[in-house]
Amino acid sequence: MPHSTHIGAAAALQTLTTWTATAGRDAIEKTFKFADFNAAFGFMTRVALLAEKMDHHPEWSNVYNRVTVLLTTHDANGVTDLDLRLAQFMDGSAAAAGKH
Ligand SMILES: C[C@H](O)[C@H](O)[C@H]1CNC2=NC(N)=NC(=O)C2=N1
Repeated sequence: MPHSTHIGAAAALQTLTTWTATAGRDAIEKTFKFADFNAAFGFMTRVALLAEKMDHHPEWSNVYNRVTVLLTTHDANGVTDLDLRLAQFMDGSAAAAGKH
């Protein structure tokens, strides 16, 4: 289990202003929209490589050009610094892919 520090959804959302809190669970969510499936899957591929390196994985789904993401740390039962770091990488990666 990777070391993590619990921060909670509310604190994480102070930094992650485009994310929202999940109802009934200490987690954060965001739906990314891309130009097409190729851009969406490219984003997922870049995120997957970091997630595996971090040993910290998103709950997510993809439909065509949309990727819906939920981040929480299962081992900590809530949002940690690992979720914040992964969310910030996703925001940067989506911007580079021309999220619109
Ligand atoms: C054994 C392995 O390190 C753990 O199960 C990791 C894998 N990926 C994980 N991902 C997330 N989001 N939360 C975890 O607690 C977690 N734990």
